[in-house]
Amino acid sequence: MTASIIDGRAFADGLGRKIAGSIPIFEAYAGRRPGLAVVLVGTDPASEVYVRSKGRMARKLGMESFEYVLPETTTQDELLALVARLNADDRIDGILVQLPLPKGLDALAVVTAIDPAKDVDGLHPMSAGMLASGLPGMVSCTPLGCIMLLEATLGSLAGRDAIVVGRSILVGKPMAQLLLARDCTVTIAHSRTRDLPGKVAQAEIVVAAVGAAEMIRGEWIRPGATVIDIGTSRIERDGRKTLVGDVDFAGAVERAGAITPVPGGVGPMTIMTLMHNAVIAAHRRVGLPEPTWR
Ligand SMILES: Nc1nc2c(c(=O)[nH]1)N[C@@H](CN(C=O)c1ccc(C(=O)N[C@@H](CCC(=O)O)C(=O)O)cc1)CN2
Repeated sequence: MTASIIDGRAFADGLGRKIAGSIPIFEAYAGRRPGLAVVLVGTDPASEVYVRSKGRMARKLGMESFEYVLPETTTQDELLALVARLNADDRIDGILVQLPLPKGLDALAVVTAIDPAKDVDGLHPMSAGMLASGLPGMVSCTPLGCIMLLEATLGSLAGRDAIVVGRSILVGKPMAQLLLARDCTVTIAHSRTRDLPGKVAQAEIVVAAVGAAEMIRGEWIRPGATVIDIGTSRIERDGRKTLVGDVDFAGAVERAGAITPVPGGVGPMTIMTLMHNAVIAAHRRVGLPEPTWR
């Protein structure tokens, strides 16, 4: 079997067009455009690229983008003071602090300082609690994008056996909650899991979020399974730098029913679901009914 390729870029483009179409309606009602603030601390090259892409995409869709680039030497108090200012700024509907933060800064304390109504990254403990309670809060961007791709590929997810490999608050935990909310039977695997190959082999849905290049081997994949690869690692292959995921794509594509590529799978959805969340947050803040774009 050769898997069909889940085209995250095309899906994200389609979602972007729908989001852009909703902005004039918001503007006519609120007298302003939805505002997204993105904060970068330090000079991590990948983070710089992601933050630039977020600002560019927000502007392209017709939103107002507020970008803050702070030096590596920024203190916790300075960062918290900026978050407090953004919380109080009425033009700003969503706040995202790019992760990872430089050493010495406490990311959990920073995301907890964000007004939950503006938590477009879904990382505030209140957002996580609402997701776990089945309440309509903000959902972390990457897991939300994965769920959209899974539902577009499989339709209903109810009753399916799923494994999430990874338990971070950014991806693994919210991903497992989203699958559970759709009546999947969910296994969460992590670095201490015994017999990972055997557990992956039982799953109809595999979500790989471990951050280790090609760790999930193709021969582990159950024939016909749907594989969602969240990893992005730069490795050297045949003397060239290559971007790969957490899944051994060449092996998995021969067994899976459908699979996301890296690049071009989950990554573009992470940016677009941020736009989605920012516009949803804007609607909630001004009391306008939320659009549904799926
Ligand atoms: N506060 C947050 N920090 C981070 C998040 C997040 O959701 N919130 N996610 C990641 C990084 N990230 C967005 O911030 C991100 C990662 C990857 C991509 C992407 O489009 N990847 C491309 C490949 C790009 C390349 O060549 O490097 C792809 O997969 O096609 C977008 C966003 C960590 N931090």
